[in-house]
Amino acid sequence: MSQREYHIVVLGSGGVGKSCLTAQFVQNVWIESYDPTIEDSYRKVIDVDGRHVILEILDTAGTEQFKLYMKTGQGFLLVFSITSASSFRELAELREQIRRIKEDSTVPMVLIGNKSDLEEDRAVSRPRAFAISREWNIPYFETSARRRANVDEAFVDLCRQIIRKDHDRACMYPPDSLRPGLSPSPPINQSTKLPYPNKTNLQPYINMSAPNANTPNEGILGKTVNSVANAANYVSETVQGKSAEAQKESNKQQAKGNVPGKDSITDRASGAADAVGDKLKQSKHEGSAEANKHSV
Ligand SMILES: Nc1nc2c(ncn2[C@@H]2O[C@H](COP(=O)(O)OP(=O)(O)OP(=O)(O)O)[C@@H](O)[C@H]2O)c(=O)[nH]1
Repeated sequence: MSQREYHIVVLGSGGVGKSCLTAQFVQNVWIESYDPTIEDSYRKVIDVDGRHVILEILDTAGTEQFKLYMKTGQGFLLVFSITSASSFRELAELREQIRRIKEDSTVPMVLIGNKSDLEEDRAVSRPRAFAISREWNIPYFETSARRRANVDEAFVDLCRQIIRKDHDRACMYPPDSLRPGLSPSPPINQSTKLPYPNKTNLQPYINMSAPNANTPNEGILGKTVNSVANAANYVSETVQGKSAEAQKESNKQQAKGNVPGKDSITDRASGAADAVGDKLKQSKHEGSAEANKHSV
């Protein structure tokens, strides 16, 4: 069976739960503490409707410039917190940027209202979120990373959209339809690498249990998606390991431009790259620990 590789980008304001959602989807773990992301990438293999799909998931920083991600990403999770009206409002601009940069008005996207377990603190009503999702013509899911509610559904819906678009595109541009002199668009499944950290540092796959297919479906608000079963066909995932905390913090500070004498764009980029490596390594460590805990 052929394996296609798709690039997913998780976008949204800082603190809305992008990392927690990604960690739940990829590693099946809950992260309580808040450690602002610089940039993390994850790899996961799943079956979607019988198709073997490799996902590269980029968890972005809430304050980052997203242009590069937007160019190479094929599907986008637009995440806000239901407890933060500003995080909801900020998505409109992000969506516009994606459409502008990709010069495409039908980019696969999913709107996610996260932290649905905090109903008492809700600041964005369901009808309001629904209205926007209808206006944007994309599905809306209310998720709780904490309770692992609707997490698989949202990711798998996005995968379906990407696969559909890939398929439509392949039909529109079959290989033999290209005439000499025409430069072909790159096949979607071989898209340019995202600005991910050095993959040569990637650890081997860690085999973990399938996502919890028995989690009650708490208020799936978009279309009904029979994706839990698909997600349960999940095969494996990779995350990367941990490095020294002090070095990690120093890399982060450098990336943020807080280290005197190391605050040029190049220094910051280098700090960011190192910090990304640190963070990824940490994820693996935590993932392994959690997996071990579960297997006891
Ligand atoms: N109650 C609740 N808290 C959540 C949920 N998801 C995330 N959080 C908490 O919200 C905080 C921020 O979560 P992150 O996943 O780090 O947020 P983020 O969007 O990745 O933040 P940045 O890295 O700054 O962009 C953490 O303290 C999480 O524990 C959720 O579904 N429910």
